[in-house]
Amino acid sequence: MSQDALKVAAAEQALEYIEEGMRVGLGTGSTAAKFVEALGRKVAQGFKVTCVATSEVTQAQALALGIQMSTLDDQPYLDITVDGADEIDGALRLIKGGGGALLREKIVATASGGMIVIADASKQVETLGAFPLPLEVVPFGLAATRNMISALAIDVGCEGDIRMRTLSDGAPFRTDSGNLILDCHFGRIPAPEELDEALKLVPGVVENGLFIGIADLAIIAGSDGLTVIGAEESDFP
Ligand SMILES: O=C[C@H](O)[C@H](O)[C@H](O)COP(=O)(O)O
Repeated sequence: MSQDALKVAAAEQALEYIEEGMRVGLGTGSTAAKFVEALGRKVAQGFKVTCVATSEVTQAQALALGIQMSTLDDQPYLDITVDGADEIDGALRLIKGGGGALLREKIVATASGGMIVIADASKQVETLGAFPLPLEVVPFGLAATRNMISALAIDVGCEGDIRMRTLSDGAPFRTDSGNLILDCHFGRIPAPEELDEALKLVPGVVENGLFIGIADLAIIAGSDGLTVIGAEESDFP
């Protein structure tokens, strides 16, 4: 099975958890896009949900599919969010933000009664950190912010690489909120909770890509089938 087909399989399984009338947070990235596509097909058959997007890209995709969209200002509480991840460990701790949407993703997931993560098996890890941890930082005081990050008392010091829009145009990537992304190559993050707490104390860091205690369920598609980590279907969300 191709990686694309695995993403579709996880996305379609997540659709089973969506009930008519739910308020649904829509994630960002190639896997979340498969879920939005699948939901769009269901909506085209008359299924009714109200959704909130975690990025402008997802908003545009969902609107094009005829999905009814709202905002967290109109719907400050959502029933469920379905999103992808860059890494997932056995305790449902995640690294997210490979597409730069981590801030809105964390706001939307935290405003939801439950979060389902969908991924292909390549995202499953023993220890987080091989994927560089994205941090959303304000442009003001960038050099000072990077100094503070590299001074954090964690095993591997790292000031973070400024994410560029493309490799060639020399312009930094900007998030939907106008901020920058620093990609931090920690290699291994054996104590994600500690790193999360430490990063929260750096004033220029708006948010970091560690999602701890947020995801309730992960649907992981591998060539040998689907694996579900987390709450049982019967008591979720
Ligand atoms: O900012 C982007 C998100 O956190 C994505 O959900 C994450 O990067 C996974 O993306 P993909 O499904 O494309 O691997």
